[in-house]
Amino acid sequence: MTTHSRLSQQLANYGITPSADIIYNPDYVTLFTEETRSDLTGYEKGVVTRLGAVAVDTGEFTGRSPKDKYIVRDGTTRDTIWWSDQGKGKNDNHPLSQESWEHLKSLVCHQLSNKRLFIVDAWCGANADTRLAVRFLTEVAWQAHFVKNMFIAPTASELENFTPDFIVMNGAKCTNPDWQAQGLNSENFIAFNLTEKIQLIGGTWYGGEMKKGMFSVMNYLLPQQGIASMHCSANVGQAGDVALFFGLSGTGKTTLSTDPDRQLIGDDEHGWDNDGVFNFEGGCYAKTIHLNPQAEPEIYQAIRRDALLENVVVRDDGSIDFDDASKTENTRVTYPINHIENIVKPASRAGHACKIIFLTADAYGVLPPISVLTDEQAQYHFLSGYTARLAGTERGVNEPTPTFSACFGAAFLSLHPVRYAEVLVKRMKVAGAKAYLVNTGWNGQGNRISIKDTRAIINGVSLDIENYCTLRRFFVPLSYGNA
Ligand SMILES: Nc1ncnc2c1ncn2[C@@H]1O[C@H](COP(=O)(O)OP(=O)(O)O)[C@@H](O)[C@H]1O
Ligand SMILES: C=C(OP(=O)(O)O)C(=O)O
Ligand SMILES: [Mn+2]
Repeated sequence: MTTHSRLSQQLANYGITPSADIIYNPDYVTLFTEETRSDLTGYEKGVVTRLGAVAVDTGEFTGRSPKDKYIVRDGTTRDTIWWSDQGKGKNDNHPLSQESWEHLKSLVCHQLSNKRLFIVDAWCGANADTRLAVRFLTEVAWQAHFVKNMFIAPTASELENFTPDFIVMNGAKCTNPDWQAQGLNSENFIAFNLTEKIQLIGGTWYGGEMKKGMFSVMNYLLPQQGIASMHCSANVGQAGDVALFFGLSGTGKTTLSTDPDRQLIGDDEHGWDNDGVFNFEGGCYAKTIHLNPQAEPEIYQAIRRDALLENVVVRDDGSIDFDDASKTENTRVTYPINHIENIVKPASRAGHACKIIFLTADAYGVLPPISVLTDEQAQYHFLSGYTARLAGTERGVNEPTPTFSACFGAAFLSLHPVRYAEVLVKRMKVAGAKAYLVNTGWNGQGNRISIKDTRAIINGVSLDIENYCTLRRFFVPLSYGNA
């Protein structure tokens, strides 16, 4: 059977009427040609920038839309999911009925029927024992590029026997006109069915929904197997010392884990099992607002051919105005992890973590730049997750807003926060890991601590200086607090 007829049959099984035009796991040249085609209009159209990367706009949605996120409540999920309408604590796991799911699925299947489709098969998880085989379906070339950059590319032989564990049907161009009658939040939806193992997207074009969507699925599956699933970046020093940086969006996971002196494991989502720490992803998703090539040279140079920029302002001459937030504060770039020079190879995994850094962007400037935590304090801070939501990543958040985000990633927790704390604490104890709280936020007078100062503080931790007196020398030259 040819690849095309095999894929057509599979699409028909999903409920999608296949067209003759299926573009399977396109290489970069194909993606580039497709996303810059002159006949494309609107949000489908990419422009080539001077840095060589293509830039796109993601449309009305320039960040995630947690209020439009749903999970089907059925026999699989009823007693496992941390539901928004049960127990204590606010979260975004809104229940969806089987009936509404069928309706949303028919909308997306109809949208993707008889269309020229991109199909991308990729891994989520650098550990072969627990990775998910994910199939992405989309009509939009740059969305295929987004997931190719962000997920792990299978080898040619892995692709031959690739059987999807999970399918993401991106119907960004369709919306749900019946949302009110169904008691939903809006015509837009990001819906998960953990029995059928399908994610549906409608209305929003934001690529982050696919990336964080699969993170939510890993967050559902791994802790139930005793494996930590964490909203953190990770890197490893020359001595094999693995550091994890937990933090809500914009607190510095990507910026601080990208360090010329330490090998990058990953910038956002990791698991921690008996063998050590492993990345879920194959790429990075860096913020580019006010990107300064001097402060963040590795990220700046990663913006080249094969990187994909989102919502940046491109001048007529193809240069980029990284300071222009007119489309959103949440301007972004995706790039395959190998755009960063100093990375762990061949797979993004390393040993057990010994340093756990909780990044908190304190909007009030109350927290000190660094605190060394006892085990009990570490558990308290992990569960309470005091930080700020920064502008742009979520709809409706336009300035740093203090928040308590359990596990520094409440929006992505599928299970109750305590489940994540239990597995993390167990792993930390076995590894003898130490925890620190690092404030990357503001000093109460509108000034944010500089990247340079935060790096110096973190390097202090890397030198294993636990004594506050020794750390004090880092406090003296700080611009933080003296402004
Ligand atoms: N002291 C600091 N530490 C880390 N990032 C900082 C600091 N000051 C400013 N920033 C900026 O804050 C943003 C941090 O974003 P990023 O690292 O992408 O966060 P995350 O990966 O946690 O979402 C970047 O735009 C970075 O330039
Ligand atoms: C992409 C996101 O987060 P982060 O900035 O942590 O990568 C997000 O929250 O949608
Ligand atoms: Mn990040």
